[in-house]
Amino acid sequence: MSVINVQGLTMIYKAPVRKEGLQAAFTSLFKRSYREIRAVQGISFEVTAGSVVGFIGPNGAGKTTTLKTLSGILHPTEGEVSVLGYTPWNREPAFLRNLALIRGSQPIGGPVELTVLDSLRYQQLIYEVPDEAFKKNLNELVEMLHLEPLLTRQIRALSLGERMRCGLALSLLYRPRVLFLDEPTLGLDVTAVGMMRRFISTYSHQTGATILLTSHYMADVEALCGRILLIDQGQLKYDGNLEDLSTRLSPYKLLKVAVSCETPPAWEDYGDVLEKENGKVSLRVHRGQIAATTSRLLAELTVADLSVEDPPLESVIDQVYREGIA
Ligand SMILES: Nc1ncnc2c1ncn2[C@@H]1O[C@H](COP(=O)(O)OP(=O)(O)OP(=O)(O)O)[C@@H](O)[C@H]1O
Repeated sequence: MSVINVQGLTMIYKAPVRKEGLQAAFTSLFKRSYREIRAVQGISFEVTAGSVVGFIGPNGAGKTTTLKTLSGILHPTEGEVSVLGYTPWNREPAFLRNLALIRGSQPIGGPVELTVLDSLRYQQLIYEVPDEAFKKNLNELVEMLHLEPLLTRQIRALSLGERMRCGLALSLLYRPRVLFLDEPTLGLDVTAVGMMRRFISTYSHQTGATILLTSHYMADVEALCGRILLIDQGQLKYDGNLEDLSTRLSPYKLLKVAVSCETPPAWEDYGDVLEKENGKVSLRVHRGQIAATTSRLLAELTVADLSVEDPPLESVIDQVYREGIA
């Protein structure tokens, strides 16, 4: 069953423009000119209940605009959107109670003077979470996000990583069924990134929430998302899994071999040599030739070590962002 249904979504911003200088500033008070920015151009997709989908694309591609529209913050120029059966920009209470948009760049809104626990209690009131559910959800979130030492701290005194953990707890306290995560690991250190990934994965398994996630870190997407939507210049360029995209764009694999023979073999006979050092070599071999090349290497040389690797995902995605998808 699809929980998110987007058909022909288009968002055109009107941004004011003016020439430089004082006179232009004065004139613009009376007569403004605008320029259109086509942030999202007729995209369509569906997301089924319980799935974790990566929404990726280069800077300015239209990801945040789409997430804001799906959350009901923006009213689109054109298109139909249904999330949990609701039209987001009508902002019905039953819809808002089942949805959370969490942005890594701004994980917590609201008063920063409150302590974390007071903010959570405030959230309980706003979202009308019954006492029993509040206690249960709070205990789970405190444990999963290691919040115990932070509960009595003021929001304003938290570090970025701590804010992100508390922002998640605030948004998940009311158990939303749909989560939009916009760069959830932005600016976090390696340990915090690992914890965040584990948390998102556990949360989606435990609650069956539907998650749409943007991230510039391919490791996030690779670890969490079975499917990706790739958007570029406001248009949907790919909908499928990362592995297929990688196979389609990079028909080669890396064969890393170490040998223990005296005379160096003619590596060029086995594949394109990318690196060669102390009897170890990296060969670029067409995917279709991997099995045959591996058999030949093992039969003809004294192989000490051998591994087959996919090209790094970052380089595949970088290629898509620079050259597009044919
Ligand atoms: N409020 C706004 N007014 C005018 N233009 C905007 C506004 N918000 C975004 N844009 C423009 O719309 C386009 C898409 O922006 P958006 O923030 O959706 O991209 P993004 O994919 O989230 O980028 P990033 O990865 O850099 O966060 C960009 O060209 C941006 O400059």
